Amino acid sequence: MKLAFVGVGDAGTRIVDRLVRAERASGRSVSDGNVLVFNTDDAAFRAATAVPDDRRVLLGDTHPAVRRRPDPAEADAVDGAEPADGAGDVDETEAYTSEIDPFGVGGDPETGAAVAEAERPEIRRALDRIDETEVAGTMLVAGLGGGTGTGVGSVLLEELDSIYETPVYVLGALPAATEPDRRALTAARGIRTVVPLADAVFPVDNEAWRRGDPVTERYDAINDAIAARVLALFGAGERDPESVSELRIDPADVTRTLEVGGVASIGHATRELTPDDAGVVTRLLRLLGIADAPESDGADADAATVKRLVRRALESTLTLPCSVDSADRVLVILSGPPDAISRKGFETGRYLLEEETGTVEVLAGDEPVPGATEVTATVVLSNVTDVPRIDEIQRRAVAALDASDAGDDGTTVLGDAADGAADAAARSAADPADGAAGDDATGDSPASEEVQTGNPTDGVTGAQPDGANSEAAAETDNSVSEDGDESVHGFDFTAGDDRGE
Ligand SMILES: Nc1nc2c(ncn2[C@@H]2O[C@H](COP(=O)(O)OP(=O)(O)OP(=O)(O)O)[C@@H](O)[C@H]2O)c(=O)[nH]1
Repeated sequence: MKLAFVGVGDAGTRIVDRLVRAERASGRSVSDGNVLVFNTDDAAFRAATAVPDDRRVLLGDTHPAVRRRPDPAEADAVDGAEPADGAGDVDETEAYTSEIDPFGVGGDPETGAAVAEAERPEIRRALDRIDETEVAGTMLVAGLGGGTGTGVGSVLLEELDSIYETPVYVLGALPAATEPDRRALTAARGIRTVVPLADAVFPVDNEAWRRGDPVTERYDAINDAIAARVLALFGAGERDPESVSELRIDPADVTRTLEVGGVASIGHATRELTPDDAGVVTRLLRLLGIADAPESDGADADAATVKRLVRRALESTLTLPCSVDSADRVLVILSGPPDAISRKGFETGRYLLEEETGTVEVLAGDEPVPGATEVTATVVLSNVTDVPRIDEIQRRAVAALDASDAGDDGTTVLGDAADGAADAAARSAADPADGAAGDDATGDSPASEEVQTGNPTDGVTGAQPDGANSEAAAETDNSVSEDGDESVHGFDFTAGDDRGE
């Protein structure tokens, strides 16, 4: 399935750059050059190697709150320069901000949204460079804890949504537990903003993937893992030259799996083939002209190999760790040499997934790769609802807001603490008690309810007169309309409401 990749912020830039390099290395062309990256700080642009210069869009040049990074050549000369006035200012004595880079929008999603609002024409011109006829969808990639990622990203998502008929997916890195509360709050708001708008969201849990190391030291490894999974999913069938298979993955199966919306998670496992592997042995025997080679023995052994591989994919570190039995739909893609995956192996893998996930909505396809020396299973769990990490991020966001209410300067989490509209919207976005309260009698986790429904009228929404959140939402909406703060309006939920109509 052909996809345009649109990266935003540092995480988005780095991950899209990695995706393009991985496309080249794997021979799977997913984007066909339809890539763009947006940022408010050019450091990640400078480090990018695969995204062409003319596909990099630096925003915020004229915005007073955007702090420009000194040119490295002049860094010594301007070291210690005062930031420009405005919301991009960062008090680096505060513990929670000390880890957030002060350049660009300095971690503030409201400034990010304001910058993007002011530069919508520029954004639209850049998006025109994506050839819609060449792609079947778009993937917006961002760090959801980022001021640029979530702030600029929310405006970009609105734009993509209004321009394209084809699906718009979001891949969003979630902040690690070691990152500042402010990142957790931004991510909570980001999740709440993008889930209703996007056709499906792939959060990537940096906490699970950092494996105990400082998260910044693991970015490259995490981005490699992301690229491998995204290409295994969307790039299946996009290899050149293609090989024929009756079980070949159909791109429509990918969109069908994801069309239930909400959040999705990917598992992935690879097995190097050895001469002992049944499919290969069978193939060799046939090549040697032993026509009566025991096919059924080979198929049984192959089925056992595939079953083990699919189980390993399910038990691997998922992009977003979750209860696999909370998935709505499941897709498995087996990739490997054509003879290594028998129909029996295929059916065994599918049966295992039906058992483990408790859903009969399991789609399956293969990607024959002539000459491959390994078999890979990629499992997509769609619309998962039991996601402890999202619950945790929402809890941290609420605690951060509460601490900010209590006047604890160290945890002031909003760009402008006096901004009631932003505060109400953020609390509504982050409050675990929100969203589930009005309509969930099942006892599902609150985050589950939020992400599960992917419903634009959920949550802030409270925009619904009888909704459980109507009070908070009314407060939000009134404040927004009274002060006419487009950035708060655009940032949080307006777009979601639009889509619901
Ligand atoms: N997986 C992954 N996560 C990243 C990467 N870079 C940053 N992140 C995470 O993404 C989140 C946002 O960080 P940035 O992308 O630097 O932020 P930004 O969107 O550029 O905007 P600012 O907050 O203004 O810096 C944080 O939680 C980071 O840990 C990356 O290369 N890979």
